Parts: sequence; structure tokens; C-alpha cells
Amino acid sequence: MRTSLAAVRVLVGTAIRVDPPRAVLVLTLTPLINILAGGQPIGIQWMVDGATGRQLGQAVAGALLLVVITIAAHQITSVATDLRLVLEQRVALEFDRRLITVCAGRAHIDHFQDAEFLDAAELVRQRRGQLGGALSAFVENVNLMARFVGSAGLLALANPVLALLPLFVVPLAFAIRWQSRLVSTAEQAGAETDRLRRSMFSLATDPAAARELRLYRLSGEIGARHRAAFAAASGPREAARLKGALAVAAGWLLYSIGLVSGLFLVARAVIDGTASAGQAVLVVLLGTRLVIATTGLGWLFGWLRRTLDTIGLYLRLVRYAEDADESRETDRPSRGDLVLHGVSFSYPGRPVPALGPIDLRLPAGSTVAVVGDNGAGKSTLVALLAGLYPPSSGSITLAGRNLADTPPQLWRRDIAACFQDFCRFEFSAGETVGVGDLTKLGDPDAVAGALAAAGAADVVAGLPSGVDTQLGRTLPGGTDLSAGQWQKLALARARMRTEPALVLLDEPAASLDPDSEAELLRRLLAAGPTRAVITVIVSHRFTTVREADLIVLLDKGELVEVGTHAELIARDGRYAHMYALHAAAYTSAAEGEVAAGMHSDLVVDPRQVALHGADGDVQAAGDLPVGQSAAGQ
Ligand SMILES: Nc1ncnc2c1ncn2[C@@H]1O[C@H](COP(=O)(O)OP(=O)(O)OP(=O)(O)O)[C@@H](O)[C@H]1O
Repeated sequence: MRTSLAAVRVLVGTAIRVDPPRAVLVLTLTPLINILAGGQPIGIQWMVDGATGRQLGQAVAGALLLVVITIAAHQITSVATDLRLVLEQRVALEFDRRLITVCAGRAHIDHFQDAEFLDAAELVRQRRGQLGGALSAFVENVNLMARFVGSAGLLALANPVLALLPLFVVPLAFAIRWQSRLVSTAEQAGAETDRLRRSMFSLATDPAAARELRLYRLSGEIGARHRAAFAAASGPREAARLKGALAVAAGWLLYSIGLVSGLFLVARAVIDGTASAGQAVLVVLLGTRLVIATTGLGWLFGWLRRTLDTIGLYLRLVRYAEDADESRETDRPSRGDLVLHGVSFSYPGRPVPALGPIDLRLPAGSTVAVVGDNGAGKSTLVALLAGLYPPSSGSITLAGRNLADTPPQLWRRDIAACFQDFCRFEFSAGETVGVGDLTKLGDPDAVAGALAAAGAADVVAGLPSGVDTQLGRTLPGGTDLSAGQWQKLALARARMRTEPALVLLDEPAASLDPDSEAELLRRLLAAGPTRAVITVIVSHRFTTVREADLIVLLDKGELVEVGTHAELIARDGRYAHMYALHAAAYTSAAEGEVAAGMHSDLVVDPRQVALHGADGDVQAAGDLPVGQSAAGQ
């Protein structure tokens, strides 16, 4: 109840804040319509009494009252509905705005590890459309309640015994509510299978899955799982609907008994001459209104409850909101060595730290390569350096200053980064790069400079409208890119910041071809120690790693070795072993050796694989002597 009241407060408060005149009009016109509507049955009563009692004046007054009230109520309802629809959209937009701020505006991203936040965020994402509609649900419920109270009051005035009639509605109201609860509980119980059904449908229609669905002939399997999920959820729902419908039918029966008894009383009073025919008509009209209001409330109350629940979820999310960052430019840390003092980090719910505790100095101006097996903690280290998570223990200092004393938003202004799971912003190509520095978003020279610095100019040059090409496949006319091209644009985005203190590159060459990777490395090293920039590069490629000034080897979150390539090779430890394995694989590939067991008995006839181009024969692997690959030439 308290949550519902808080939700109503938030709803009405938001409506008044986003559009005060409309909100005030909607909230005042609604009761006005109900007060007016209350006069309609009275007008009809006057008309009937005037006609049966041969009182022309009373009949005309009744007709006039009815016509004026009906027209006025109709006009005001149509104005109020228009106002309400616009207000509803503005309220929905405001909720969206606040949700974006809560989810994307926090300094750290640890809320994405919090199960309560994730559950609430998922539900709000699904039901976000209800947030604007909550206003209509609220207004309609208030409407019906006013109608119910008004009709009950007029009935009591007509005949005190009829004040009992609303009591006959109560079982019906409970039955409708019970039915709505039963259905809603059955729906919630089937929510997981619903999610599964939706996910099967998305899978079947998602272009990302299109290749594997065909390759493994999964369309029938996905269809069967989709149907099974539907069947699992629909059985209990139908049973709940049937049970509820029986209860509602019983409620109607009881109310009919009450209404018929009331009408019998009035009919007798008319025959006895203690009531007029107009009063009998009034009772019929009010009795009908009463039940319409009740059934409406029964159904609409469920709508209101659902929308208020969604606002309750929204309120749970809003608790994660942070105050706007008001740090000043002078709070910005100066450049220098970046030092980790006993830093450790554990993801929520994971007992073992993903990283540390580690002590490490990253000298100003150095290029530091971070290596290690999958899950060693490399990306976690990058996230900590980017201030995305606060360390669980220990501290990180820059030029002797603890970064915990600097708002992460401010520290991040001095960071250029390309994360392992970089974002594919579906903007124009120029904007996809330009958002790396919003102050230069519309500056074509800055974008061109960043593209050139990242070796990504070729990606944009190949697009139909250059930097103006709309990227992505979700938008009409959007152009999709290859994984490597998206990665090049992400690298260019990082280069929009021309004076960073720290450059973070997590697997920056994972999707790049060897030429692009070599070019990236050349540019990185060229940018080197002349500026006090620390470059941290996570890589599994030792051709990149060995060029770094410092190599950091992590294993299961622990710092295992630190040093230059030469030092670590001389130490003949873990790094030297990894490097030797990598070099051996590289050498055998370069020499065209076929690893033992890999189709060594396969004999290929070169004439069967020769290619023919439009201009005639094309030199093909088949022109090479058998047993020697192109790489070995
Ligand atoms: N969001 C997360 N929630 C919980 N645990 C996580 C999360 N991200 C990573 N981990 C865990 O933290 C550990 C370190 O992961 P991290 O991503 O830092 O490894 P990595 O060295 O970057 O691996 P890879 O080379 O595969 O990218 C792993 O055990 C991983 O399972």
C-alpha cells in the first residue's frame, strides 16, 4: 500500500513537473466530467416525471439539463483525453530520461553486477511502455471511483433502502479482482517460459544467428522449443481464466438478485403512489451505472496495480542514481607514474578475487603489455584503471595522488580507450568516431585526424557516403561493417582524445588483419615516450607484446612476472615458455609445415583447385608445387 501511494505521488508529481498546465487541467477536468455526468439521470427523471405528470415546464427543464450536460461532458471529455495523451507521452519521456541517467550516468558500473538492479532493470525494460500509461490508469480509476460513489449517493437519496444496493456489488468486485489476480499470478508463473519463448523467436529472426541456424539445421528445433514454451505457460493460464470466469458469473448472479429486489421495491412504491415513475427510471439508470463502474474498476484496478508496480520497480532503480558530477577542472590529476598499491578486486558474488592484491608501477611515458591466459584478470585490470570499478582494497595513485580522491568522470577525461567488447555505435561513420570527444564531434578535421591516427581512413573511404554513411543494420539504409572495420573505428574513436594521460587498449587487434595490426603497433610505438602517456595494451599476440617497454604477466588474478621482453626471456619463466610456444607456432606456420596429424595424408591435385578469373587463368595455390603452401614461397 505504501509503495502504491509512493508510486502515485511520483506519477502525479512527475506529470505536474513535466507539464504543469496540462497536468492541472487533466486532474481538474476529470472530476468535473463526473460531477456533470451525475446530473444526467436527474435530467431523465425530471423528463419522465414531467411527461407522466403533464408538467411541461419540468419535462423541458429535464430535457435541457440532459442535453446541456451530455454535450458539455462530451466536449470536456474529448479535450481532457487529448490533453491526457500528450501529457502521457511527456511523462513517459521523463521516465525514460531518468532511467537513462540512472543506468548510464553512474560513475562506476558495479550496479550491473547487482542482481537486484539487474532484475528491476530487466522488468522495467519490458514494461517501460506502461510508465506513461500509468497516468491514464490512474485517471480512469479515479473516474470510476467517483462514478461509483456518486451513483451510490444518488440511490440512497432516491430511497434509503437502496443504499444497500452497492453492497450487492461487493462480491462481484471481489470476484473480478480475484480473477485478475489469478490470471496475473499464472502469467507471472509462466514468465520464465515466456522469456524462453521470446528468446526462441528472437533467435529464429535475428540475423546474427542466421548462419548457424542454417548450418546446423536448427529451425525445426527452435520452432519446437518455441511451441513447447507456449504450451507450458498457456495451460495454467487458461485454467486460471476459467476459474475466475466462474467466480465472476456467481458475482453477477448475486448482483442481479439485488438489482431485481431494488426494482421490485421501487415498482411497488410507484404502484402505492409513494414514488414517481421518474424515480423508478432513476433507480434503473443508477443501478446500471453502479455496476458499470464496479466492473470497470475490477478490470482497470488490475491495470493500475500493474502500472504502479512498474513505477515501484522504477523507484528501486532510482535509488542507484548519483548526484551530478560537480568536480572542477582544477581537481584533474596531473601526469606521472601510475602506481597500484595492493590493489585487489572481487566481482560481487564471486568469493575469489578476479585480481590481486597486486603492487605495480606503470612509469609515465611507457607502453605496458598485459598478458595472461583467458580469465587471468587482464580486462578487470583495465576496468580498474579506467575507474569503472572501485578497487575492493588498495589504492591507485597517479603522480602520487590517490585516484579515489578524484571523481572517476574527471579521471576518465584523460583516458583514451578501446575495450575488448567495444561498442558498435549505429551513428554516421563520422559520429561513431567523433563521440570519442564530444567537444569535437562536429569537427571534420578532428575526425579525419583520428581516422588517420588509427589507420582507419580506408574504412571510411570505402563507404558509400564517407563519414556521412549511416552505420548499422537496425536502421533503414544503414551499412554494416566487418568485425575488423568496426574495431578500426573504435580505435579511431579512442584517438579523438589527442592528449590523454592513459591509453587503454584491450585486445585492440583481435579482429585486425596482420597488416593492420603491424600498422597499429608501429603507430603506438611512434607515439611512445615523447609524451607522458602511459599506454596499457592487453594482447595475446606476442609480436605486439615483445615491443612493449614493460610486460606484465597475470595468472588467475595474480601478478606473476614483470619486466622487459629481454629480462623475462632471460628469466626463462612462465613468459619465456609462453613466448616460445607462440614463436614455435608462428615459425611452423611461416615455414608451411603441416602439424602432425593434420591431414598429412591428404593429397590435393592442383589442377582441380585452379581458379579462373574473368580475364583468364588466375595464379592459384594449384600452380604451386604440391606440398608447398603460398606462405612458404
Ligand atoms: N562481470 C563479471 N562478473 C563476474 N565475474 C567476472 C566478470 N567479468 C569477469 N569475471 C571473472 O573475473 C575473472 C577475470 O576475468 P577477466 O575478464 O578480467 O579476464 P581476462 O584475462 O581479460 O580474460 P580474456 O583473455 O578471456 O579476455 C574471470 O574468472 C572471470 O570469470
